[in-house]
Amino acid sequence: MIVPFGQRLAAAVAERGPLCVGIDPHRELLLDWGVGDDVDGLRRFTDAVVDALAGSVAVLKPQLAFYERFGSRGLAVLEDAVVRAHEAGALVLLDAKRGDIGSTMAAYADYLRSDHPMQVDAMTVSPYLGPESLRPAVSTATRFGGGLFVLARTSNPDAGAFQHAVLSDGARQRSVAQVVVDTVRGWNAADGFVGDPPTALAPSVDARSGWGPSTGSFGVVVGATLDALDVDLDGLGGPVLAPGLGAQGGSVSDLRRLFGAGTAVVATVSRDVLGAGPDPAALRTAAARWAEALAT
Ligand SMILES: O=C(O)c1cc(=O)[nH]c(=O)n1[C@@H]1O[C@H](COP(=O)(O)O)[C@@H](O)[C@H]1O
Repeated sequence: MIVPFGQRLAAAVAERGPLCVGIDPHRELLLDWGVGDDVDGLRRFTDAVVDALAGSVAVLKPQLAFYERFGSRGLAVLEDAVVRAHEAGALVLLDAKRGDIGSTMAAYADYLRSDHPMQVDAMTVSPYLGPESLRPAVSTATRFGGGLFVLARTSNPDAGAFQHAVLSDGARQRSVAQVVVDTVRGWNAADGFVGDPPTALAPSVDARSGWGPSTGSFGVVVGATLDALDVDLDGLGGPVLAPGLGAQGGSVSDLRRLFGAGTAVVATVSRDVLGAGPDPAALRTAAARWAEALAT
C-alpha cells in the first residue's frame, strides 16, 4: 500500500521530532574532516553522517550538487546512502531544486518513482518556470507517495528582490512567494493549482502542531532567516521546510517568532551539525542539541 509522504512525514516527526539534517559535503568540510576532497572522502563523509544520524533524525536531506561534483561515482555514493538511510528509518528529502518545462520536469520527478535506482521520499523543486511547470511532479508524487517542497521564501539575503515581486491577477495582487504558497495549498487541497481562499485545516491535523494523519504531501520552503513572515501560510495543509539555522544565523527562537502554532515545520540544519564530525558521537550530540531545542 502506498502511504502518502505527508502521512509518513507526520509519523516520523511524531516519533523522532521535526529535525532534518542536511548532508552537504562541502569541499571545506571534507578537508576539515581529514577525509579528502575526492570520491573516497565523499563516501566516508556520507556514510559517517548516515550511520550516525539515520537511526534518530526524521529526515536526511542530501544536497545533490555535492554528489554531482564527482560525476557518476559521486551519484553512486548517494545511491548507496539513500538505501542505508531508509534501512535505518530516516526519510530522504533530495535537495535537488529542480524546475523545468513540464515535459522535462516529469523526468526530474522520476526520483520519486519506485523504479528509480535512487528513489527518495521527497525532493525540493523550483517554481521559477511557473507553477504549472511543476504539475508533472505533483502527479508523480501523488502516484508514488512522494512529496515536494517548493521554494517560496528562501533563506538567502537577496531572495526578497524576486520573491516579493508583485503579480497582478485582475483586482488581486500577490507576491511571487504568495502565489507559490497558494499553489501548494491548492495541491494539498487536491483541487487544482492556484488555491484561492485558505482551506480549513483538516480535522485530523493537530491544530497546535500542524502535524497529523492528514498532513499534506506538498510543502514550501521558508527560511528561518526572514525578518518577518511575509507570506500567508494559513491553511497550507502541508509542511514548511525551514533552512537557514545555525550557519546562516537562524535560531530556534526565530522559528517560534516566524511560525506560529499550527504550522508543521521541519527545521533543517546542515553545517552546524556536520561541522561536529567525523566523530559519530559528536555528530549525534550536535544533532541532539538541535532536536532538544526544537522540542522545548
Ligand atoms: O531547499 C533548501 O534546502 C534550502 C532552501 C533555502 O532557502 N536555503 C537553504 O539554505 N537551503 C539549503 O539548506 C542547506 C543549508 O545549509 P546550512 O546553512 O549549512 O545549514 C543547504 O543545502 C541549502 O542548499
